[in-house]
Amino acid sequence: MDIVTAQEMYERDRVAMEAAGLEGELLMENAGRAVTYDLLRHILPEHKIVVLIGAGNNGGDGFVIARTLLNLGYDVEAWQVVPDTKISGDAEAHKRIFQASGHPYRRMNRSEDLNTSLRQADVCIDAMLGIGAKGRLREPFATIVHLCNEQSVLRLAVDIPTGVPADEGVDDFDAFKAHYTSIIEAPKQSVFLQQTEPFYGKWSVVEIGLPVKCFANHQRRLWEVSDLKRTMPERDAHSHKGSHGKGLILGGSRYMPGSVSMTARAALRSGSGLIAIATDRQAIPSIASFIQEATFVEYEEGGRAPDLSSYDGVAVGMGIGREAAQGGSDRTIGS
Ligand SMILES: NC(=O)C1=CN([C@@H]2O[C@H](COP(=O)(O)OP(=O)(O)OC[C@H]3O[C@@H](n4cnc5c(N)ncnc54)[C@H](O)[C@@H]3O)[C@@H](O)[C@H]2O)[C@@H](O)CC1
Ligand SMILES: [K+]
Repeated sequence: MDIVTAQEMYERDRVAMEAAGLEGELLMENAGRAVTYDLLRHILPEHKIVVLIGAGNNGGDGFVIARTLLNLGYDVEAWQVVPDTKISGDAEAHKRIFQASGHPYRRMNRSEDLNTSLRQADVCIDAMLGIGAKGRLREPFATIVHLCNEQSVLRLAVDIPTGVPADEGVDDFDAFKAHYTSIIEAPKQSVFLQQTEPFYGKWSVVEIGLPVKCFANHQRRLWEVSDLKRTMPERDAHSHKGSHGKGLILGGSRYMPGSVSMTARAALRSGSGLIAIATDRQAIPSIASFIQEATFVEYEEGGRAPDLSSYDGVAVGMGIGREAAQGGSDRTIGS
């Protein structure tokens, strides 16, 4: 699964529209419907739902979601939280379809009115801002986000929780704290970052019809169990440890034998055939009692590293100590 920046996501939308001829309105319809059916896994038929609709295309998704839920018979209040003049393009087109379908919406003038609605709701769907959010939230979004986070409603976000930056490198933000986020087409970088990840809650990705083959060369990917299964080499029934790669782990020292032991165990578990550990002579007994399959090569701190030519892969440094790490070993290996 690809991981994208906001710019890369816009580029994908552009390719879909220009190269593949998918209209923006159609993509928005696809996005809104895909997200609705994903969110329905968390919504009960008796739930009262508030959909919060902002100014941009994320808000446009909100109109599609509100319409789809109303068509399905759910109890929905659609709240447009920005003035009419702020809604344009594909979002305005979907607002017209929403109205033409006979559905009412409320326009937020005072946050107190919205708060009354939120207090009676079971579920709040955030379609206020998406990947177009820049900088700290301005009003009315800052107040609304605060109100939502205070209420004991189930908070579901569309594509990205309002206020969360899509890309890495932004620490100063406040945002909707989602219990669950339905992400459109590809997870954004912030899904995986320490300071932003908690705002997403649990998440899944929905597909909206972008021509994925056009993006085949993307370099930033989430490596999933399915990728692991796909790429792990098949083992022949008659193969032996010599058939599955020979690795050297250079590290560990008398007082720090643990990390090199764990590295060796991980290497063996991941499928390496033969693992040799080059380490301080005095560390060998404690490592050997933890990891029985490895062989050992004596290595003196600051000394020459072993000959690497007979290994398929080398890991260097864990528990080696500062002096050795900065001293002769890396120079020897590099030469
Ligand atoms: N073709 C497309 O581009 C598609 C986009 N989709 C949706 O569109 C979203 C991106 O749409 P947009 O580019 O319109 O961006 P947004 O919907 O994220 O919002 C843009 C609006 O937010 C305002 N804004 C930005 N930062 C703000 C801040 N800090 N405080 C208050 N207001 C702020 C801007 O003035 C602008 O009016 C995606 O996240 C996704 O939900 C989907 O509909 C699928 C197709
Ligand atoms: K959102």
